[in-house]
Amino acid sequence: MVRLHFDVLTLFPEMFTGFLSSSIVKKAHEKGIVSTSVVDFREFSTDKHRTVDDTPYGGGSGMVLKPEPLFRAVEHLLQDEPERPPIILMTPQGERFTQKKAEALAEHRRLILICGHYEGYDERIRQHLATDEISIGDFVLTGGELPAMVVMDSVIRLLPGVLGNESSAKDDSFSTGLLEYPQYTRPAEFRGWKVPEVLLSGHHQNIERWRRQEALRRTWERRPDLLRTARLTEEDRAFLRKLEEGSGE
Ligand SMILES: C[S@@+](CC[C@H](N)C(=O)[O-])C[C@H]1O[C@@H](n2cnc3c(N)ncnc32)[C@H](O)[C@@H]1O
Repeated sequence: MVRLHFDVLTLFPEMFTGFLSSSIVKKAHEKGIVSTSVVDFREFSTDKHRTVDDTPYGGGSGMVLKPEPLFRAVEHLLQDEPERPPIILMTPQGERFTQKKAEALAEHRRLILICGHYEGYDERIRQHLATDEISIGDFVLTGGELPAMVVMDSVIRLLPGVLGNESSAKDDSFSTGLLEYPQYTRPAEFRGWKVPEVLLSGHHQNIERWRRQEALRRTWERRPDLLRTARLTEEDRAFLRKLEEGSGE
Protein backbone atom coordinates (compact mmCIF):
# COMPACT_ATOMS: atom_id res chain seq x y z
CA MET A 1 0.00 0.00 0.00
CA VAL A 2 1.18 3.52 -0.80
CA ARG A 3 2.53 5.13 2.36
CA LEU A 4 1.92 8.77 1.32
CA HIS A 5 -0.16 10.33 -1.43
CA PHE A 6 0.35 13.92 -2.61
CA ASP A 7 -2.27 15.95 -4.44
CA VAL A 8 -0.61 19.00 -5.94
CA LEU A 9 -2.90 21.77 -7.14
CA THR A 10 -1.20 23.98 -9.70
CA LEU A 11 -1.78 25.98 -12.87
CA PHE A 12 1.55 24.71 -14.27
CA PRO A 13 1.51 20.90 -14.00
CA GLU A 14 4.36 20.58 -16.52
CA MET A 15 6.76 22.01 -13.93
CA PHE A 16 6.50 18.73 -11.97
CA THR A 17 7.48 16.44 -14.86
CA GLY A 18 11.24 16.58 -14.38
CA PHE A 19 10.98 16.44 -10.60
CA LEU A 20 8.74 13.36 -10.53
CA SER A 21 10.75 11.49 -13.16
CA SER A 22 14.23 11.85 -11.67
CA SER A 23 16.41 10.23 -9.07
CA ILE A 24 15.19 9.24 -5.59
CA VAL A 25 11.75 10.84 -6.00
CA LYS A 26 11.15 8.77 -9.14
CA LYS A 27 12.31 5.58 -7.37
CA ALA A 28 10.04 6.26 -4.37
CA HIS A 29 7.11 6.35 -6.80
CA GLU A 30 8.29 3.24 -8.65
CA LYS A 31 8.64 1.35 -5.37
CA GLY A 32 5.03 2.25 -4.54
CA ILE A 33 5.96 4.13 -1.36
CA VAL A 34 4.69 7.46 -2.71
CA SER A 35 2.07 8.45 -5.27
CA THR A 36 1.33 11.90 -6.65
CA SER A 37 -1.58 13.43 -8.54
CA VAL A 38 -0.77 16.73 -10.17
CA VAL A 39 -4.07 18.54 -10.65
CA ASP A 40 -4.52 21.57 -12.88
CA PHE A 41 -7.10 23.53 -10.90
CA ARG A 42 -8.02 25.53 -14.00
CA GLU A 43 -10.11 22.42 -14.78
CA PHE A 44 -12.32 23.42 -11.83
CA SER A 45 -13.05 26.99 -12.89
CA THR A 46 -16.73 27.76 -13.16
CA ASP A 47 -16.92 29.85 -16.32
CA LYS A 48 -16.39 29.10 -19.98
CA HIS A 49 -13.19 31.16 -20.20
CA ARG A 50 -11.73 28.94 -17.48
CA THR A 51 -10.82 31.96 -15.37
CA VAL A 52 -8.84 31.32 -12.20
CA ASP A 53 -7.87 34.86 -11.19
CA ASP A 54 -9.29 38.35 -11.09
CA THR A 55 -8.34 41.90 -10.17
CA PRO A 56 -8.23 42.77 -6.46
CA TYR A 57 -11.19 44.51 -4.83
CA GLY A 58 -10.11 47.97 -3.78
CA GLY A 59 -7.71 48.27 -6.71
CA GLY A 60 -3.99 47.71 -6.98
CA SER A 61 -1.65 45.81 -9.24
CA GLY A 62 -1.59 42.11 -10.05
CA MET A 63 -4.17 39.36 -10.15
CA VAL A 64 -5.62 37.38 -7.24
CA LEU A 65 -6.54 33.67 -7.35
CA LYS A 66 -10.32 33.27 -7.11
CA PRO A 67 -11.79 31.01 -4.43
CA GLU A 68 -14.17 28.86 -6.56
CA PRO A 69 -11.67 26.75 -8.58
CA LEU A 70 -9.52 25.86 -5.56
CA PHE A 71 -12.49 25.06 -3.27
CA ARG A 72 -14.06 22.91 -5.99
CA ALA A 73 -10.80 21.11 -6.73
CA VAL A 74 -10.17 20.26 -3.07
CA GLU A 75 -13.80 19.22 -2.48
CA HIS A 76 -13.61 16.95 -5.52
CA LEU A 77 -10.40 15.32 -4.26
CA LEU A 78 -11.82 14.75 -0.81
CA GLN A 79 -15.29 13.51 -1.72
CA ASP A 80 -14.54 9.93 -0.63
CA GLU A 81 -12.08 10.79 2.11
CA PRO A 82 -13.47 10.28 5.65
CA GLU A 83 -10.72 12.37 7.27
CA ARG A 84 -9.50 15.72 6.06
CA PRO A 85 -5.73 15.62 5.37
CA PRO A 86 -3.53 18.71 5.77
CA ILE A 87 -4.34 21.22 3.03
CA ILE A 88 -1.18 23.24 2.70
CA LEU A 89 -0.98 26.63 1.08
CA MET A 90 2.44 27.57 -0.28
CA THR A 91 2.94 31.22 0.62
CA PRO A 92 5.78 33.52 1.70
CA GLN A 93 3.49 34.53 4.57
CA GLY A 94 3.40 30.98 5.99
CA GLU A 95 5.23 29.20 8.78
CA ARG A 96 8.92 28.85 7.90
CA PHE A 97 9.60 25.33 6.63
CA THR A 98 12.01 23.27 8.73
CA GLN A 99 13.23 19.69 9.02
CA LYS A 100 10.92 19.32 12.03
CA LYS A 101 7.94 20.28 9.92
CA ALA A 102 9.06 17.82 7.20
CA GLU A 103 9.20 15.08 9.85
CA ALA A 104 5.70 15.97 11.06
CA LEU A 105 4.30 15.95 7.51
CA ALA A 106 5.94 12.57 6.81
CA GLU A 107 3.61 11.05 9.46
CA HIS A 108 0.55 11.69 7.28
CA ARG A 109 -0.96 9.37 4.65
CA ARG A 110 -2.09 12.15 2.36
CA LEU A 111 -1.08 15.78 1.81
CA ILE A 112 -2.70 18.39 -0.41
CA LEU A 113 -0.36 21.14 -1.61
CA ILE A 114 -1.72 24.32 -3.17
CA CYS A 115 0.60 26.31 -5.42
CA GLY A 116 -0.26 29.97 -5.79
CA HIS A 117 0.72 32.25 -8.62
CA TYR A 118 0.36 35.92 -9.56
CA GLU A 119 -0.21 38.35 -6.71
CA GLY A 120 -1.62 35.83 -4.26
CA TYR A 121 -4.83 34.22 -3.01
CA ASP A 122 -8.29 35.44 -2.15
CA GLU A 123 -8.15 35.61 1.66
CA ARG A 124 -11.07 33.14 2.01
CA ILE A 125 -8.80 30.39 0.62
CA ARG A 126 -6.37 31.10 3.44
CA GLN A 127 -9.06 31.30 6.09
CA HIS A 128 -11.55 28.60 5.12
CA LEU A 129 -9.77 26.04 2.93
CA ALA A 130 -6.14 25.74 4.02
CA THR A 131 -5.17 24.02 7.27
CA ASP A 132 -1.49 24.97 7.05
CA GLU A 133 0.56 27.69 5.37
CA ILE A 134 4.20 27.07 4.51
CA SER A 135 6.96 29.42 3.40
CA ILE A 136 10.30 28.03 2.25
CA GLY A 137 12.14 31.22 3.20
CA ASP A 138 12.08 34.99 3.33
CA PHE A 139 12.06 35.64 -0.40
CA VAL A 140 9.33 35.83 -3.02
CA LEU A 141 9.09 33.46 -5.98
CA THR A 142 6.79 33.69 -9.00
CA GLY A 143 4.80 30.62 -7.91
CA GLY A 144 4.31 27.93 -5.30
CA GLU A 145 5.51 25.07 -7.55
CA LEU A 146 9.16 25.15 -6.49
CA PRO A 147 8.20 25.45 -2.80
CA ALA A 148 5.83 22.47 -3.21
CA MET A 149 8.66 20.43 -4.74
CA VAL A 150 10.94 21.45 -1.88
CA VAL A 151 8.38 20.23 0.65
CA MET A 152 7.70 17.00 -1.26
CA ASP A 153 11.39 16.19 -1.71
CA SER A 154 12.24 16.71 1.96
CA VAL A 155 9.25 14.63 3.10
CA ILE A 156 9.71 11.79 0.59
CA ARG A 157 13.31 11.12 1.60
CA LEU A 158 12.18 10.59 5.20
CA LEU A 159 9.77 7.77 4.37
CA PRO A 160 10.95 4.27 5.30
CA GLY A 161 12.42 2.41 2.32
CA VAL A 162 13.08 5.51 0.19
CA LEU A 163 16.77 5.97 0.95
CA GLY A 164 18.88 2.87 0.42
CA ASN A 165 20.57 3.17 3.77
CA GLU A 166 18.06 3.81 6.56
CA SER A 167 20.67 5.66 8.60
CA SER A 168 21.49 8.22 5.93
CA ALA A 169 18.58 10.52 6.81
CA LYS A 170 19.22 10.08 10.54
CA ASP A 171 22.59 11.91 10.51
CA ASP A 172 21.54 14.73 8.21
CA SER A 173 21.96 18.31 9.25
CA PHE A 174 19.04 19.35 11.52
CA SER A 175 17.83 15.77 12.15
CA THR A 176 20.12 15.54 15.16
CA GLY A 177 19.54 19.20 16.02
CA LEU A 178 23.08 19.94 14.72
CA LEU A 179 24.66 20.54 11.33
CA GLU A 180 26.22 17.41 9.86
CA TYR A 181 29.94 16.66 10.38
CA PRO A 182 32.39 17.06 7.43
CA GLN A 183 32.47 14.19 4.93
CA TYR A 184 35.38 12.88 2.86
CA THR A 185 35.81 10.20 0.22
CA ARG A 186 38.74 8.80 -1.78
CA PRO A 187 41.48 9.80 -2.50
CA ALA A 188 43.04 10.03 0.98
CA GLU A 189 45.19 12.87 -0.31
CA PHE A 190 44.13 15.33 -3.02
CA ARG A 191 46.49 18.12 -4.15
CA GLY A 192 48.24 17.84 -0.81
CA TRP A 193 45.01 18.13 1.23
CA LYS A 194 44.72 15.12 3.49
CA VAL A 195 41.68 13.37 4.91
CA PRO A 196 41.77 13.54 8.75
CA GLU A 197 43.81 10.63 10.08
CA VAL A 198 41.07 9.38 12.41
CA LEU A 199 38.73 8.59 9.48
CA LEU A 200 41.33 6.22 8.01
CA SER A 201 41.98 4.51 11.36
CA GLY A 202 39.06 2.06 11.25
CA HIS A 203 38.53 2.77 14.98
CA HIS A 204 34.74 3.20 15.12
CA GLN A 205 34.53 4.73 18.55
CA ASN A 206 37.13 7.40 17.74
CA ILE A 207 35.43 8.11 14.42
CA GLU A 208 32.06 8.55 16.17
CA ARG A 209 33.60 10.91 18.75
CA TRP A 210 35.38 12.92 16.02
CA ARG A 211 32.14 13.22 14.00
CA ARG A 212 30.15 14.34 17.00
CA GLN A 213 32.74 16.96 17.92
CA GLU A 214 33.01 18.25 14.34
CA ALA A 215 29.21 18.47 14.13
CA LEU A 216 29.26 20.50 17.35
CA ARG A 217 32.11 22.69 16.09
CA ARG A 218 30.41 23.33 12.76
CA THR A 219 27.10 24.19 14.41
CA TRP A 220 28.85 26.44 16.95
CA GLU A 221 30.63 28.29 14.12
CA ARG A 222 27.79 28.57 11.63
CA ARG A 223 24.47 28.19 13.44
CA PRO A 224 24.97 28.76 17.18
CA ASP A 225 21.20 29.36 17.45
CA LEU A 226 20.67 25.60 16.90
CA LEU A 227 22.65 24.75 20.03
CA ARG A 228 19.92 26.22 22.22
CA THR A 229 17.51 23.42 21.26
CA ALA A 230 19.86 20.55 20.31
CA ARG A 231 19.93 17.44 22.51
CA LEU A 232 23.36 17.67 24.15
CA THR A 233 25.19 15.28 26.48
CA GLU A 234 27.52 16.34 29.29
CA GLU A 235 30.46 15.45 27.03
CA ASP A 236 29.03 17.70 24.28
CA ARG A 237 28.70 20.58 26.72
CA ALA A 238 32.27 20.11 27.91
CA PHE A 239 33.49 20.20 24.30
CA LEU A 240 31.49 23.37 23.60
CA ARG A 241 32.97 24.99 26.72
CA LYS A 242 36.43 24.21 25.33
CA LEU A 243 35.48 25.83 22.02
CA GLU A 244 34.28 28.93 23.89
CA GLU A 245 37.59 29.07 25.71
CA GLY A 246 39.43 28.75 22.38
CA SER A 247 41.00 25.37 23.12
CA GLY A 248 38.82 23.03 21.07
CA GLU A 249 41.43 22.56 18.34
C1 LIG B 1 4.53 36.38 -6.29
S1 LIG B 1 4.03 35.26 -5.04
C2 LIG B 1 2.80 36.20 -4.19
C3 LIG B 1 3.32 36.95 -3.03
C4 LIG B 1 2.24 37.74 -2.31
N1 LIG B 1 1.92 38.94 -3.02
C5 LIG B 1 2.71 38.08 -0.91
O1 LIG B 1 3.30 39.16 -0.73
O2 LIG B 1 2.53 37.24 -0.01
C6 LIG B 1 3.12 34.08 -5.90
C7 LIG B 1 3.02 32.73 -5.24
O3 LIG B 1 4.29 32.14 -5.16
C8 LIG B 1 4.37 31.28 -4.04
N2 LIG B 1 5.53 31.68 -3.24
C9 LIG B 1 6.35 32.73 -3.47
N3 LIG B 1 7.34 32.79 -2.57
C10 LIG B 1 7.17 31.75 -1.73
C11 LIG B 1 7.87 31.29 -0.57
N4 LIG B 1 8.94 31.92 -0.10
N5 LIG B 1 7.40 30.17 0.05
C12 LIG B 1 6.29 29.54 -0.40
N6 LIG B 1 5.59 29.95 -1.48
C13 LIG B 1 6.01 31.04 -2.14
C14 LIG B 1 3.04 31.38 -3.31
O4 LIG B 1 2.24 30.29 -3.70
C15 LIG B 1 2.49 32.70 -3.82
O5 LIG B 1 1.09 32.74 -3.79
